[in-house]
Amino acid sequence: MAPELAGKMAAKAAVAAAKPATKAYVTFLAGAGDYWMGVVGLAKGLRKVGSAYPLVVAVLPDVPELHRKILVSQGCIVREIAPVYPPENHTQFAMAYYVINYSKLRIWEFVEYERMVYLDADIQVFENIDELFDLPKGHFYAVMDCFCEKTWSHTPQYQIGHCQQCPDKVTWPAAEMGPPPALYFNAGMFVHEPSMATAKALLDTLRVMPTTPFAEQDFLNMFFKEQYKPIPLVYNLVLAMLWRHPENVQLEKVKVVHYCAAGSKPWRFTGKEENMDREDIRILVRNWWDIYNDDESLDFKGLPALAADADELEAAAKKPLRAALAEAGTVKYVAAPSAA
Ligand SMILES: O=c1ccn([C@@H]2O[C@H](COP(=O)(O)OP(=O)(O)O[C@H]3O[C@H](CO)[C@H](O)[C@H](O)[C@H]3O)[C@@H](O)[C@H]2O)c(=O)[nH]1
Ligand SMILES: O[C@H]1[C@H](O)[C@@H](O)[C@H](O)[C@@H](O)[C@H]1O
Ligand SMILES: [Mn+2]
Repeated sequence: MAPELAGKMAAKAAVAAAKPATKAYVTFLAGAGDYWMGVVGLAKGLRKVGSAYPLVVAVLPDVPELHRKILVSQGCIVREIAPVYPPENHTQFAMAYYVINYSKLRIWEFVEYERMVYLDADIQVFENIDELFDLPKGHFYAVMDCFCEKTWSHTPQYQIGHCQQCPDKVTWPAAEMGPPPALYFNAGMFVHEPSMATAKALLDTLRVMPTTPFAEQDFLNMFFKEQYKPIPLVYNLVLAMLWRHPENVQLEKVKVVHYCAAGSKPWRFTGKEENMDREDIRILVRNWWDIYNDDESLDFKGLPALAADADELEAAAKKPLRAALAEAGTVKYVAAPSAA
């Protein structure tokens, strides 16, 4: 090859390599509570499975500076978002804190990414799922939820014992209740395409919609009803599936675990709550901790060049996180959660 051409090609490759990733994982963090531990666990989990894409953390203004620094020291891209407030009405949310989850809608504004995979902070990734970024565009991908836990007691599905995970067990009584409800996804994990037009449509629609018990999860289900395509439950194992629909679960194939059942958050796990005294749950919680504690191989090595205080960051990255926080004196370690 002529040296001139080779030079040009090398220059082109360098430009391509310098281009920021257009795909990324994204999670959401609110408050000064303990969910940052979930984000650290998730960042380490994604790194352990060799994910090719970064983890963006959409943080609300109330996330303390120290927590943000810890996330940066773990290789996360921290992006502050403005809170989204739902219109006021008198809905009882299934969990009072679900109201903050409307702010998750801001991740449609991250338009420098053409494709994102959203993961709740109480999710862990045990196998590489980068293939999700290659799904055909134009759809909204997520895993179907289960209606069998008490959090669903306000719904007709729960009341008659109908669940989309086993629709033939108690069939939907269409004669009395009309057409069956549309397929419904759990919004702890989904694949979306950021777009300012969609972000605006989401916020405009939210303004005229009444709030409902599962907050933004209900809202997203309504908004993306036509585009929704279910993906296999290995991409978001809602823990209740283990005792509600064991026949649908092949645990050894599961890639993503969602510690959403009451009492299952690994960083607060006591094993005392209902359904938590199970061997499979104990193993999954231990597996989460193994990743979280694997400081040697998993802590992010390269500190960002833009770090405001490199010494502090380096110390936070090296020290066991609890010790770093306790020393900083800004966070009190109490079991009492900000939520859930
Ligand atoms: O104090 C908090 C509470 C929540 N979160 C963030 O909000 C997410 C959602 O909260 P949970 O994971 O506790 O909620 P669940 O998984 O039980 O709830 C489910 O229903 C919710 C309805 O609002 C959301 O759709 C959520 O993604 C879905 O998995 C967390 O993972 C975390 O990313 C925080 O950062 N701080
Ligand atoms: O998002 C909720 C939440 O995670 C609950 O724990 C579970 O009962 C639901 O099925 C789910 O929709
Ligand atoms: Mn969750």
